[in-house]
Amino acid sequence: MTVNTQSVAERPDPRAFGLPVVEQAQIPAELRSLVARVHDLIDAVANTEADADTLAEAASTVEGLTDGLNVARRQIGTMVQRDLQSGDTEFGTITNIVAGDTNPAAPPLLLERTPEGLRGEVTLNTVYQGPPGLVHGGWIAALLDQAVGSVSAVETAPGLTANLNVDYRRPTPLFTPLEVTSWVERVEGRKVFVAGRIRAHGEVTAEATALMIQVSVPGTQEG
Ligand SMILES: CCCCCCCCCCCCCCCC(=O)SCCNC(=O)CCNC(=O)[C@H](O)C(C)(C)COP(=O)(O)OP(=O)(O)OC[C@H]1O[C@@H](n2cnc3c(N)ncnc32)[C@H](O)[C@@H]1OP(=O)(O)O
Repeated sequence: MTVNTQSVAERPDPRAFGLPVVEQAQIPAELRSLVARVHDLIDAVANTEADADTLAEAASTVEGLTDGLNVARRQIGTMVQRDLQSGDTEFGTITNIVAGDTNPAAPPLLLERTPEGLRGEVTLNTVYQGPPGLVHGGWIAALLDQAVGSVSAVETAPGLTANLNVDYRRPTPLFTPLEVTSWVERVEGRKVFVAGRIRAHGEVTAEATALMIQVSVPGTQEG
């Protein structure tokens, strides 16, 4: 395995792209609480069989809440800076659909560094359902895309997915802890070849290989 051992300090900082950065610890507890409650709300709405009056009242309440929150919105592209247990720093978009801290639709998938790459666990409910009782294939790809993109960013440099191949080996169940792992296979210039896997009950349900292309940074030789 050939891995670019660029130190954290040398990795590009989103501020160099003019993107606002929020440190994870600065996200207000009240916002975290709201995100968790709306996450549960999405599940409740997706599954409710409440009567018409209850539904109408809920719709009106939610509309009012939405108007209240929209008075102050973040800039698109706002990043969150996470300090991993390993001591590494990771950047991600704060509303990332898979892992974003402020996105109530995100499961979220939280990844930590391991000697091999990254590892995380996530349990998905019916919001992520495709076939009955099973995770939607697009979401399986999304989990794997996030895992391989993050490992490329943490171990080499941030990039965009140029190619993602997913093999669906077994149905991936809802309401079951899923272990998601990813690792860098090799680096060739800006091309980072990465791979990832999802396991349920220790059995591989899906695996992916991907090609990430490192993004250039303004003001550097590559930029
Ligand atoms: C610092 C601030 C930001 C911080 C950030 C933090 C992020 C923290 C992690 C977040 C994790 C998110 C994980 C989700 C990740 C997505 O969801 S990314 C979104 C989906 N992907 C996209 O939208 C990408 C769309 N595609 C593109 O923009 C362009 O095609 C690319 C990928 C940037 C490449 O374009 P390019 O830079 O012009 O490069 P290009 O010269 O075409 O190709 C470079 C090399 O790659 C090869 N190549 C390109 N495409 C392919 C392909 N599909 N197949 C095979 N080879 C290919 C070329 O042949 C070439 O090879 P060589 O000739 O050098 O040998």
